[in-house]
Amino acid sequence: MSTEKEIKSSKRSLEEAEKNESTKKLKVKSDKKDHKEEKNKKEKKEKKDKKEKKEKKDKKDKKEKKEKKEKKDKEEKKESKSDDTVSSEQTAVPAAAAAAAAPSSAEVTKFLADNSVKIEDDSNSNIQPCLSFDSLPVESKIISILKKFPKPSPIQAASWPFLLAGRDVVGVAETGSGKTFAFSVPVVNHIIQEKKKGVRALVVSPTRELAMQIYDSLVTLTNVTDISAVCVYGGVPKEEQRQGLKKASIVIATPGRLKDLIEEGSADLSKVEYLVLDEADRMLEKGFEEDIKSIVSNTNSDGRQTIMFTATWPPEVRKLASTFMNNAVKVYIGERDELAANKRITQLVEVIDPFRKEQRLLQLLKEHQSGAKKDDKILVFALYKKEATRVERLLQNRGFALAAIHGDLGQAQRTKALEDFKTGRSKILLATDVAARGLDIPAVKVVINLTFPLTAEDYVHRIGRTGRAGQTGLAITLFTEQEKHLSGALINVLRGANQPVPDELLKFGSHTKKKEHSAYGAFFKDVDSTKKATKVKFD
Ligand SMILES: Nc1ncnc2c1ncn2[C@@H]1O[C@H](COP(=O)(O)OP(=O)(O)OP(=O)(O)O)[C@@H](O)[C@H]1O
Repeated sequence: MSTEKEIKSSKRSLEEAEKNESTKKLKVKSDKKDHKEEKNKKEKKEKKDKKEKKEKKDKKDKKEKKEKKEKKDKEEKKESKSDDTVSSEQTAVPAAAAAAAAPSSAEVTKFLADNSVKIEDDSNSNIQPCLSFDSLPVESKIISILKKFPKPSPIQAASWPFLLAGRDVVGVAETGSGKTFAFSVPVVNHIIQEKKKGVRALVVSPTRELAMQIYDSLVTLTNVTDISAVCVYGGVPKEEQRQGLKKASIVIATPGRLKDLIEEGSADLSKVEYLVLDEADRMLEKGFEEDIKSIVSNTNSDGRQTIMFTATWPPEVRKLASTFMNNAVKVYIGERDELAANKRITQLVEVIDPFRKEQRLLQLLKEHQSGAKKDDKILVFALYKKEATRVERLLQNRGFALAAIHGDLGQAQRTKALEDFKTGRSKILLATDVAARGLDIPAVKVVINLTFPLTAEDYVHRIGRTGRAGQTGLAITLFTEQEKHLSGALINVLRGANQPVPDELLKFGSHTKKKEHSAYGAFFKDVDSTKKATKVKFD
């Protein structure tokens, strides 16, 4: 019995031992499993951490790289803009040579005084004018084009160094004083050196004809480089302009067509570094202000250099101009606050009965195109397109061979008329204010204002079609009682240019009315809805 008991007991102990063993095994197994899971978990976490760390590092590296590149680009741009560091191999007027040719301080003082140059520069950067082409630190190819002129004109001499140093500039100088090259030369020079793709410079002009003329001027500079320019303006098909925009570095444009091309996605201005508003006061007047704001918003506001040139700079537009600019330098040649006409133009004003104006025009044309003067070019301004059309017919009936340019004509007719007048095929051009600003027509001897324009500024621009580039000229203005509200402003312009003021004009009063119709301005306002009806009847 006892043996059986012992056997049973040892069997039980054996079973217990086995059970313990198996529990132990199970436990070990489970511990092992837990351990493995933990390990996996740990590895996974480590992997994740590592990945996140790497991503963070990559991001940081990328950011640093980008910042470094931007800094480098900025520095390079700054360097290329700095007038004394333009020393690339291609620059045949190296900084050293340009510095050697730099004017003495006595020469600078004389230049500033002789030309009534006023420079307003809040940064006090002490940038000196550049009085000869030899002291201009730009590409030799550009200098070779400029050397057809004896020396820089005052506005060029005073504004080039600031523009080359990358500053925003407002340049105000009389009509016909070389403002187009004043802004074009630095822009083309920068673009040659940058060699980047895309539209880098945008020049905006108020009229199609002026846009084309600026393009022609710029092309004389870009022709000696591999830079491409395109002119975009209304009244002609868009396709050629779209193609041109694909490869152009410089765009010259009128606002309406440019806005169209931006909206349809054909014009990308995001890389524009140079924005030029030619005839800037006109571009900032009501009729264009919204277009300009919208165009400017498409350019890169950070790195953009903004440049405004004009012959007239009324206080009304100065504040708006400053919103587009960054600490701009103002360069004035001549008057700063007075509306000033070119002093080489003789201004004659005849106060006349409105009914007699056209008769008087016929006399004047005969008088100024007879004998030795028979081939002289005369530009006649009417105010509205209906008036222009009527007078065109009148002159044709009287046997005058003339060209006409106004808003009633198609673009092809306008372009042909201007071309005929430029080349001298037509000796008379009858125009509305579409031709008042900027047009550089060789050898216009006389400007006749058949009807006074809507503003004294427009008067200054109109008469500025003669007496260009140092020449003299004659402007004859028929002034009637209907314009007497402008007599004060006209008297000021006459006095400012040392011109005689007729007593009949003085009788209208010399009080100057504030400019009232910025909404009209000079261009494309060939509508006569606001003109008071006259009782004159014409066939
Ligand atoms: N340095 C210079 N010396 C002499 N003539 C020059 C010089 N630079 C430009 N010109 C010439 O002067 C003429 C007038 O220049 P431009 O048309 O640029 O005048 P502007 O000041 O823009 O006139 P506006 O106010 O009427 O627009 C042009 O025929 C141009 O070739």
